Amino acid sequence: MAWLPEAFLARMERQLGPDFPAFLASYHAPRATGLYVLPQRMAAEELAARLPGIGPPVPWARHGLYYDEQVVRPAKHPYYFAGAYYIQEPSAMLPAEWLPVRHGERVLDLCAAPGGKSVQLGSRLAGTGLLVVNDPHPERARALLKNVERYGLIQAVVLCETPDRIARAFPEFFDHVLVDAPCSGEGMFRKLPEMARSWRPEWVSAYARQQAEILAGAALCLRRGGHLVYSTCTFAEEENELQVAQFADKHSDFTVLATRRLWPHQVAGEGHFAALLRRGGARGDADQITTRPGPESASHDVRLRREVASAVAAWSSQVFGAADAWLRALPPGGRVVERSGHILWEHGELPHLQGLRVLRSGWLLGTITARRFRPSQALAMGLPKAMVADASRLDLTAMAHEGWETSVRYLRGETIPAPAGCSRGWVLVCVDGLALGWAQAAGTWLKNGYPPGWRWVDG
Ligand SMILES: C[S@@+](CC[C@H](N)C(=O)[O-])C[C@H]1O[C@@H](n2cnc3c(N)ncnc32)[C@H](O)[C@@H]1O
Repeated sequence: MAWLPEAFLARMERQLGPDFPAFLASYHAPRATGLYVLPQRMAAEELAARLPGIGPPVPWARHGLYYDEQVVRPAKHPYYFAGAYYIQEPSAMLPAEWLPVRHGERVLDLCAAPGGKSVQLGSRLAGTGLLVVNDPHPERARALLKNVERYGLIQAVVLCETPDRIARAFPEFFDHVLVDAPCSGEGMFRKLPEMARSWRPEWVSAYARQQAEILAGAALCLRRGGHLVYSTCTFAEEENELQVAQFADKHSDFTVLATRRLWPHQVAGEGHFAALLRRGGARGDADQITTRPGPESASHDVRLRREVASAVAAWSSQVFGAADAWLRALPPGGRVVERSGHILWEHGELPHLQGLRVLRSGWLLGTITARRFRPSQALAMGLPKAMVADASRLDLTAMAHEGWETSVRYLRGETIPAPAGCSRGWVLVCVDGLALGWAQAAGTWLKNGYPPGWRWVDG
C-alpha cells in the first residue's frame, strides 16, 4: 500500500488493533457508488426498474441506492438533468438522514457545498419550511447554488459566509443544524488517492481547531430543543469522537444522543463519522418542533410594480392558461419581490440578511427585460409536478430512442422541433413528466433556453 502515508497507516494500526488487516484489505476492494433519489420526482423503486444497474438500497438512507458503474452512467442520463437523483457517495448519505427534519421546520446546512446533504434535507422539507445553505468559499458556494436550483430546493437561501457571522444574523433560529465539517478527508483516500498523496499528519490538529470554531458558531444558531448533526469523512479521533466530547464539555446544554462510524471494511461505502446532539431547553421544548404555527394563510404578498405584475400575468396566461395560475406554484406565507430585475419568492420568516454575502435570498422565478418576463431555470426545476403537467410543454420519453435523442439534443443546447399546435410562446421541455428547462416556439422549431453552464457535454 505504497501510496498510503506511513504516519497514517501507523496511526490506523494503533487505532484499529485487530481490525487493521481487514481495514487495509478494503483498499483492494472495489468501492461502492450511490445516488440519492428525490422522492418528489421519482420513487426509488421506479428509477431502479427503469435503469439497469441501479439498486439495491443503501441500508442507512431512505431513497439511497447503490449503482453499478460497469452497467450504468447515471450522470449521462436525462433524468440526472431533470434532478431525479443526486450522485452521492453512499456513506455521505448518513448525516442528513440523522436529523429528524419535519415539514415546515427551519434547517441550516452550514458547510454545504457542493450540496449533497442540502439536497437530502431540502427533499425532506418537500417545499415547506426554510433551508439556509452556506459555504464560505465563493466558487464552491456557486456550485451549491446550481444544485439548489437543479434539485428544485425552492425554500432555500444560499449564503457565502463564515459561521460566526451567520450566528449573529440567526441567533437560536434553527430547529436543526448540520455541520458536515471540512476535515483531513482520510475516509476518501480509496475514492481519491491524490488526497492521500497530499495528506500531512499535522492536518488533523489544524482541522480539529477549525471544526471547533465552526461548531461554536453552529451552537449559537440552534434553538433550545433543536438538533445538531456533526459529521466528517475522516478517521482521526481528534476530528470525531474527541471533537464531539470537547464540544459537549464546553456546551453543557448539549447532549450527545448517538455517534456512528462507517468503516470501509464493514460497510459498502467510504469512511464516515456522524454524531447527533440535542440542545436541551425548558421542559416540553421537544414538542415545539411540531407546534410552530404554519403560515397564517395561503395568500401571497406580491410586491411587484404594476408593469412587472402584468408581464408575469401575461406569461402565466400563455404557459398555464390563466393570469394568476403562477401563484399556485408558490409556497404559502412568503412574499414576491423584485430585486434589480430579478423576481424572487422569499420566505416570510427570513430575518434581515443585510451585510451578509447572499447568493440567493429565495426562489428565483425569472427576470424582467424590456417589460417581458423571462422564466428562470430555477422556476422550471422548482415547479410542482401538477403545474409541470398543466404547462404548455413538450414531453419526451427517455425510454424510447427518439425521445432520448431529442432530450439530449435539447440538453446540449440545440434547436429541436416544436410540439404539434405550438408555434409561439414559452414551452416547458420535459422528460417523462419531469421538467428539464424552457424553450421558445418560433414556427415549427423550439429556440433552446437551456442555460449554457448546465448543458450536456459529451465524453
Ligand atoms: C465536507 S465538505 C461539505 C460537503 C457537503 N456537505 C455535501 O454534502 O456536499 C466541507 C465544506 O466546508 C466548507 N468550509 C470550509 N471552511 C469552512 C468554515 N470555516 N465554515 C463553514 N464551512 C467551511 C468547505 O468549503 C467545504 O465545501
